Amino acid sequence: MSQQRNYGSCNAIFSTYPINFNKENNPPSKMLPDKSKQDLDKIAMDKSKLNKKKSTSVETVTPKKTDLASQGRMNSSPAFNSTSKSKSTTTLRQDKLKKAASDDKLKTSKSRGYHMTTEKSPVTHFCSAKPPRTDGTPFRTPSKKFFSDHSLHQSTPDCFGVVQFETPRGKSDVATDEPTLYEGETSNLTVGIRVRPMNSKELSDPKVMSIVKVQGTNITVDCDASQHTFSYDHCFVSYANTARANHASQATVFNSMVSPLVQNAFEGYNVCLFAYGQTGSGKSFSMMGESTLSNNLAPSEDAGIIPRFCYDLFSLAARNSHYTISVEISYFEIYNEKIHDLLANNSSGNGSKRAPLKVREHPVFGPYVVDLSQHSVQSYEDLQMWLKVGNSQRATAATGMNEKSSRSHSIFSIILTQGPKKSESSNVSSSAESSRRSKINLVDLAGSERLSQTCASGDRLREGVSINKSLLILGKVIASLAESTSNRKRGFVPYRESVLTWLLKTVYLLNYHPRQPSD
Ligand SMILES: Nc1ncnc2c1ncn2[C@@H]1O[C@H](COP(=O)(O)OP(=O)(O)OP(=O)(O)O)[C@@H](O)[C@H]1O
Repeated sequence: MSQQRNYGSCNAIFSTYPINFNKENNPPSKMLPDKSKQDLDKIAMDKSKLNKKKSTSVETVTPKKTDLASQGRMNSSPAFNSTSKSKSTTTLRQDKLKKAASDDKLKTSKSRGYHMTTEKSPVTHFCSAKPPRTDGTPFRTPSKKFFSDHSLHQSTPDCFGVVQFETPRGKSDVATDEPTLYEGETSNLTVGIRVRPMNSKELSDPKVMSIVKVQGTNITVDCDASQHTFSYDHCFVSYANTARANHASQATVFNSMVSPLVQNAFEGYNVCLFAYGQTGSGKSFSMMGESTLSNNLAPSEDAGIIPRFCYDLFSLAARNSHYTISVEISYFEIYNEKIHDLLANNSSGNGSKRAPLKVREHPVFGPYVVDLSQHSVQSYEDLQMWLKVGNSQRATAATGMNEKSSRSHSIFSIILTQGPKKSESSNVSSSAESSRRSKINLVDLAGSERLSQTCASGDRLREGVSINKSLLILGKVIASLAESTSNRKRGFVPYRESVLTWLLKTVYLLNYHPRQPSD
């Protein structure tokens, strides 16, 4: 019997901007208007067009040498901190693997592999299942770096210190002599930071100065008397002058950091990528981009990670002649701890807003959103229309820090299912009667806010408090996981304290392994 594995990989993009954050920003001159009836009519038209097409309707640090990227208004280059970071490369030992597998609490139980068998349908392995290699080479995870105690760097943010992400594995994974990680690679968590250019308002304010310098994969924040250096897997700097050397375009970010995840998804791995950063730092720009709403056959230059990811999915699918591929999407936001489906009609018949969706926890598959709509997407063109619908329904508002600030966390999910092609003559599945399902979560978190700078009051204030609270809990959850890792004990992890962490538990945080991978 072929071995089945459950793997996942996760990327995080941290967005930032290169200025001193303590300077007060003036509130914007005008507030964004509420959604106009005209917009809603347009959305309704788009949706009815989509509904005709759909077939089912049911869910941001060891330096590399690159030039010092100096910003337009950047301070003269300060000396870098003498602190250095070394990352140890660790390979899991076989006995550890066996131990991990024998630990019932940590491993993926057999039933976590989502086996859906009906008389007619083939077996479906949820979020896992790699087919056996024909050339005899061992399986390797798509891991990038594996954090260990030795990888701790004084200036690395606490939350990404010692968290180890390992893939939950099923019983059938145990008896293998192969290493779990790519040689030389140490983790399946990759962290990148992107610095956006200063906007015209910042450039025109003499009090605003650039305080961020990037060198290779190190970033130095020079504030007042102190200087802090952080190291990441990737550091990107975008300039207003896109022709400038080392400018990180949307394509650069996607190609260096995200593109490998598309391949991983096709190999049956679960993928989660989220953008975290202060409000107005460019998370939505990185995730969605600016001209997603035009009907292009291919992503425009400004298209962000989500449309590019989907485009690559469809491109790879088109080249695949061995499997039938289905792509289903869902898109929802967590606004003030309430879940709203961004691809459903959120107003009920009588004109009032639909009740928010509930989260329930399945004993085997974990937390899920009840009644979340899922849409089958056939092409990149279809996808653009759904993105248009979803983005238009997302809660945004003007704040003192961002003219169009996301007031919610958004989660764009893709279920990629690859099934065997039916034999033309017999109408029976050609090879193994199994299909692979990978779940891809692309998360655009709402920005953390300093309420004094956002000049928030009323609804904006309530939203800001809710956003900060859920981000705080996300930090707490990651810190708990990190602590459990260092203590080599499973401690209490407050997943349920926020809807965001509860929902991400299965797709991202469950990949955590609280023990050292090797001594
Ligand atoms: N890399 C970039 N290049 C050029 N402009 C950018 C870049 N990143 C962000 N911007 C611009 O900065 C502004 C704020 O970006 P964005 O709305 O994406 O921030 P955000 O982090 O999502 O904010 P919030 O958390 O409040 O939603 C936008 O006008 C956007 O066009």
